Amino acid sequence: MSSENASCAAGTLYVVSAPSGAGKTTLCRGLLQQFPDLSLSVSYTSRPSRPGERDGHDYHFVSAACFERMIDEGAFVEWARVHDNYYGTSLAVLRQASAAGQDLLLEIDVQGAEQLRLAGLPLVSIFIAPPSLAELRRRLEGRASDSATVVALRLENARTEMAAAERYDYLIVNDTLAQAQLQLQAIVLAQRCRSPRVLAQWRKRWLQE
Ligand SMILES: Nc1ncnc2c1ncn2[C@@H]1O[C@H](COP(=O)(O)OP(=O)(O)OP(=O)(O)O)[C@@H](O)[C@H]1O
Ligand SMILES: Nc1nc2c(ncn2[C@@H]2O[C@H](COP(=O)(O)O)[C@@H](O)[C@H]2O)c(=O)[nH]1
Repeated sequence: MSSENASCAAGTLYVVSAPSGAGKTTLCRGLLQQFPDLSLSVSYTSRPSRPGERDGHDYHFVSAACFERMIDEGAFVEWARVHDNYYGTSLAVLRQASAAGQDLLLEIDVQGAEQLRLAGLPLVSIFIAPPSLAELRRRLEGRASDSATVVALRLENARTEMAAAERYDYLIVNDTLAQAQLQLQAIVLAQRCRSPRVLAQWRKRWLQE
């Protein structure tokens, strides 16, 4: 589903995907500071936490067995195996945000984004690309959060993930961080000016006068 019908009084669902290391988390953190009323969906994962990551803040860290139980219980609106681990978005969080008219930000991989499209959910999708594969390697190695084997797997997977870029509404090449941050901010600002959303808010005020 495209941004054409994603903006309404019910809140907007922003889906951000990128190959690992392209800078998605850095940019999304910046965006959350720029828009304090935008809320982040904290995913569930079976990946071990990295140093500095907090349970319930960066992810809900669960065992693979627990994640599989949650799949059976229908707890996820989408889930995927990414780089050999499970990741999924809570259906309850999505429903709560939708009921509250809250804008929600999902940082998910390309398989998860595709599941949401196939489910027919209205969303604004944004793909973050690295300027080059060499720079992606530098960022992954520079972050120093993953073993050499994990970095190699993520770089290998980046090739197929990049092929999905054409299915997104927006593409940001994260070369200079400040420029990419500005582009991401501009997408949200433009989305918030879309006529159905503004009309709904304006009518509410108009009727109250
Ligand atoms: N424009 C940029 N220029 C240089 N370094 C950057 C830029 N954007 C992000 N980085 C750095 O690249 C590294 C990877 O960024 P980040 O962790 O945000 O990537 P990610 O896409 O969220 O990766 P993952 O999916 O593995 O979590 C970090 O060390 C970050 O500081
Ligand atoms: N399909 C989903 N993918 C997710 C979700 N949460 C995160 N991710 C993606 O996984 C990879 C790896 O993340 P990392 O934190 O281990 O580096 C990355 O592409 C994330 O976007 C999710 O809920 N569903």
